[in-house]
Amino acid sequence: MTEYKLALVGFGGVNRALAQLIAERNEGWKTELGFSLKIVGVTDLFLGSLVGREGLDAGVLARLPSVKGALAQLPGGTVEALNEAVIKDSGADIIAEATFTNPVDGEPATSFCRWALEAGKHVVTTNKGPIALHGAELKALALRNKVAFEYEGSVMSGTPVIRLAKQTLAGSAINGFEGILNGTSNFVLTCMEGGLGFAEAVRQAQELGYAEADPSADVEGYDVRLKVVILANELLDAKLQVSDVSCQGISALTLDDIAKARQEGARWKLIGAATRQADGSVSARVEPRLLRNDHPLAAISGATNAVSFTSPLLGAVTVSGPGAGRMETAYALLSDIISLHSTVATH
Ligand SMILES: NC(=O)c1ccc[n+]([C@@H]2O[C@H](COP(=O)([O-])OP(=O)(O)OC[C@H]3O[C@@H](n4cnc5c(N)ncnc54)[C@H](O)[C@@H]3O)[C@@H](O)[C@H]2O)c1
Ligand SMILES: N[C@@H](CCO)C(=O)O
Repeated sequence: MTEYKLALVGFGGVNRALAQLIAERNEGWKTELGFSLKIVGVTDLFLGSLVGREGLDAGVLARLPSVKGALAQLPGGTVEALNEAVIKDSGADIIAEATFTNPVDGEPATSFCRWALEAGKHVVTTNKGPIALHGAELKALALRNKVAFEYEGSVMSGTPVIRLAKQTLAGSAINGFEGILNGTSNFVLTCMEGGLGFAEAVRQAQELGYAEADPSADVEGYDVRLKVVILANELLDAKLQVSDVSCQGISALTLDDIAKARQEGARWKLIGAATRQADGSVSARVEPRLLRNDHPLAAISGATNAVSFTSPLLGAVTVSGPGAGRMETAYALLSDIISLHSTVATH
C-alpha cells in the first residue's frame, strides 16, 4: 500500500479542508483508493510554517486558529513562511499548492510549482494563475522530471471538467464551449435577483469561501478569463494568452437591470466562451449575457457552475456542479492525487 508524503503550500480555506478530509477519511482511502496521505509540511504567509517528517496531525492542522503565526504555536513551527524549504526539503512526494491566484503574472505560485517540479515532486494545484499564464512551461517541466502536474480544481472546483472532457470526450472534436465559470459572480447575481445589494452579496460570497483574495477578480471577470484560457488551451489546443480574451464583468449591473430582466423572462449571467473559427483559430470572450429563461444555463443558480461543450459528433454536452467552495475544491486536489496515483501505478 502506497503512502504519499504531502506538503501543503498556502494553508487557507482549500488546503485546510484537505487536511480535514485527511483527518476524517485517510484510513478508508487505504482500501478504497489504494493509498494514504501523510502531511509532512505546511507553509503559509500568514500562519508560518511547520515540518514534521514523521507526519503531522491532520486534525490538529485542520483546527488551527486563523491567527498570525499560528503554526509557530505547534512544536517545531515558525512564524516565517519557509516556502522553499517546505517544498524542497520536507521529504514530500506531492506538493499541494493552494496560495492565492495572481491573475497578472501567476506569482509566487508559479515559482512554487517550478521549485517542486524541478525537485522531482508531483504538484497538485487549484491555482489558476500558473496554469493560464505558464501552463505549457510547467507541463513540459513535469514531463522532463517524470512527475505529475495536475490542476483539476482550477476550473469549476470539485466538478470534473478538465479530465472529463480530455479523457471521456477525446475524439469528439470539441469545437467550442460556453459556461458559467465563476461561483462568486453567479452567487452575487442570484442574490441580487432576490433583492440583495451587490456589496452585501460579495461579502457573503467571501464569508462562504467562494471569493478570490481580491473579489474584483471574480466580479470583473478576470477569474473567468483565466479559466477560459485554461479550457481553450487544454481542449481546443488554442495556445491563447490571457490578453487574447476580451473581458467584461458584472459590476456595472444594477438591481434594476436584474429585476427588469426577470420581469421579461430572462436572467443576467457572466459567460465565458471560446469558439473555433473556420480558419482554425480560436476566439474567446468573457461577458455578461442576458439569457432567456429557457436557455440551458439560465437556471444555474448560486455558486453552481455549468459548461456546455459543443462537438459536431455529440452536439452540446453540459456538465454542472459546484464552482467554488473550500471542501469542494479540496476534493479536486484529492481527485488529482487519485489521478497521479493511477499513472504512477501503471509505470
Ligand atoms: N475557494 C474556492 O472555492 C476555490 C475554488 C477553486 C480554486 N481556488 C483557488 O485555490 C487557491 C486557494 O484558495 P483558498 O480559498 O484556499 O484561498 P485562501 O485565501 O483562503 O488561502 C490562500 C492562502 O495562501 C496564503 N498565501 C498567500 N501568499 C502566500 C505566499 N507567498 N506563500 C505562502 N502562502 C501564501 C494566504 O496566507 C492564505 O492563507 C486560490 O488560488 C484560489 O483561486 C479556490
Ligand atoms: N473565486 C472562484 C473560486 C473558484 O475558482 C469562484 O468564485 O469561482
